[in-house]
Amino acid sequence: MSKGILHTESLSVGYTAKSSQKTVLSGLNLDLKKGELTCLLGPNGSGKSTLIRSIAGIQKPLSGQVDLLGKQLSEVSPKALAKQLSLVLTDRTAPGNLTVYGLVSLGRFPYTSWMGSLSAQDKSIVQWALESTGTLQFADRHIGELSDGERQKVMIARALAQETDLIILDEPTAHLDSPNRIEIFHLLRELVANGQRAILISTHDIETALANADKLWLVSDQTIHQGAPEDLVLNGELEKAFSKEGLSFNYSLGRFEKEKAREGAKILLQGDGQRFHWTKSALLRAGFQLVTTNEDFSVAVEETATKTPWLVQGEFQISSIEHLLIKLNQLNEDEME
Ligand SMILES: Nc1ncnc2c1ncn2[C@@H]1O[C@H](COP(=O)(O)OP(=O)(O)OP(=O)(O)O)[C@@H](O)[C@H]1O
Repeated sequence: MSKGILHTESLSVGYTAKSSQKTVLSGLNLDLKKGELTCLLGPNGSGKSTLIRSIAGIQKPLSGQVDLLGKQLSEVSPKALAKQLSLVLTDRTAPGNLTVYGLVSLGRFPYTSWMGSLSAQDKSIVQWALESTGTLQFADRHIGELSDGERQKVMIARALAQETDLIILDEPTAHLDSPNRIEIFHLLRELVANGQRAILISTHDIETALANADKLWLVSDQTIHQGAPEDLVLNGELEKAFSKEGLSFNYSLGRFEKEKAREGAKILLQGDGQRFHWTKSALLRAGFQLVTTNEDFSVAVEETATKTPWLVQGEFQISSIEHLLIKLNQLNEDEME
């Protein structure tokens, strides 16, 4: 069986006012597959929320088509749609006096009778959704009493209880600190791992997306480039998408950096391992250039040594990165005098 869940064909999304039309994104031929976590990345205002609303059936596309499980989205009934697609939005509109259990139970709405009473099967699915997201321990608490990270996990549990083939999340990590962001991404990875669903998540967190996504949907030039994160790094599309003035992508460290106004001294850095990686990061931040021949200064990094792991110019033994930077700046100043 094909693992494709969602496909768009020549899709254009945007807004129509009385006399004008505003196209936000166009030429979109996109796919989501079961077992894959796809991250939608793009600068502020580039159209991520507009696209999410359009493929979730909340906003009418300007033109083109969205197919969900082989059927045109516009022809899927709201009830059938609720069994195929669940949406997690960032807004904090969940009523604070509802318990976690109560909110996650709402995910069962496409399956329950009009009175909303839960069958034994519904209850076991709610239990499973709470367990899978690590939220069972606070199932009796009120939503209003949760931290941002806890609430976000509960919103994911609600989407999970809806038992859909596709879960779409619009910036679920926006208000979270780094450990919570990483935890949410790990949870999402676990939820796609069994191949039973596809997840699309929009985020501003480029580094976590690069580390966790199976595919990226990258907004650039009013369209979307789709591919494995590493391919989009290597073909330059990622840098292009975020190429604001003075911002460049550091390909060896995998992060964006402000371009240095002037290039610093040229350093031949030798070694490997973790200490080498963090030394490289510090030297680049401080504005030094890393080169492959000994032009200005050499730094050798010893991964295993404890007291003085850095050796500058083959003679100065250094005990920390802070002192390494001081030493290199001193040598550089001496050289320039
Ligand atoms: N209701 C609307 N009517 C007209 N234009 C809109 C409307 N909502 C958003 N836009 C415009 O559409 C463009 C895309 O906005 P959208 O919110 O989709 O971007 P985004 O990538 O989600 O942004 P952010 O990262 O800041 O959340 C922006 O230029 C925005 O001003």
